[in-house]
Amino acid sequence: MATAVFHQALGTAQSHQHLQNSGSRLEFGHASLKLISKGFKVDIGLSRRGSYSSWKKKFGLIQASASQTSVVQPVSYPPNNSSDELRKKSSEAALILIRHGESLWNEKNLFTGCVDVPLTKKGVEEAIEAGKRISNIPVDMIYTSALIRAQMTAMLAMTQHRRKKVPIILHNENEQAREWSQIFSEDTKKQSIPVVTASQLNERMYGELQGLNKQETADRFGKEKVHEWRRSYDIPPPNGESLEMCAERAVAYFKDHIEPQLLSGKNVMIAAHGNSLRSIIMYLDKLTSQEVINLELSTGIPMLYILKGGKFIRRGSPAGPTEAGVYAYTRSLALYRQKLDDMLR
Ligand SMILES: O=C(O)[C@H](O)COP(=O)(O)O
Repeated sequence: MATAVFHQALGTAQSHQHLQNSGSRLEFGHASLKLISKGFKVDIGLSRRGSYSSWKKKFGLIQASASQTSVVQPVSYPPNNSSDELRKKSSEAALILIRHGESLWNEKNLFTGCVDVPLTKKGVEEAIEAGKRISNIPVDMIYTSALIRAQMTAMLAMTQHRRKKVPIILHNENEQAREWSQIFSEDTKKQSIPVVTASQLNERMYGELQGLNKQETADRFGKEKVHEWRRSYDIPPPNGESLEMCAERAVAYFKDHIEPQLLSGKNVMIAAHGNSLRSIIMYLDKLTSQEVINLELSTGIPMLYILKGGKFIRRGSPAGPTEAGVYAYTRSLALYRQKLDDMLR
């Protein structure tokens, strides 16, 4: 399947340009994601207990839409297929979300937004550690933002993958870039993973806060005001994007470009940012605008979702390459791991 995936994705890509609320709180702790709700608490981060499965929510219909401007082969479905039929037909696929590792401006506590800052040494290590955790999970396609910290994270993570396929960034910025980055060996293509970069997955644009120190800004404008800029849903920082505005573009991109790939059975990794990923998680987990404002993502901790029967099911964070972890009880993931074991024995 992975082979077909790459052919479809890269082959065409070369020719296209183309929770603290009233009842519950969701937070990513340092190494975990917690849902703290009236009456129960579930740790689905590093926990190997698997108790998160009790926290399955009902998900609504997922409408696949294929955009003609995608750099990757749009996945099209028979037009008269209903969403229900689509959901039943779609095979299982893994979706990995990773917030980039620590950047040089995270380290300095500066508002970063769309400023293109690289990872620190710690960020590099976080990305490698994240890669170890997902080293047994199939990855057919990678999406990153247009920013180097997300791209570094994706690339460094993939150095740890047991399948040893080579992630290759697709260059579709102009005809020459497409022409000059062609691959002429089918075998080599099969051993590669297309990496699509999209500015829609960029961090929220922080406006006039970009480059300012977070603590100094809080001292100057007041803690409450700065908290409102950072964590309200629909109040933008001065001349910047609110989370709602960021969600509009990030979720639209997810629905138009990434979800169709998942529905067609491709396993996808997204390396992006605190706020673009919060937006996508809001969509996947059907969080309210109240719930999403309390969702915090740690740098470099991968989150795993399984798309099955048209529903996204959060599986938590894979524990590590040597332990089965929470993902092992997905049959197809366990089989994939078994295949890797056999292949690399
Ligand atoms: O852009 C930034 O400064 C951070 O990556 C995200 O910042 P936040 O936690 O203030 O939203």
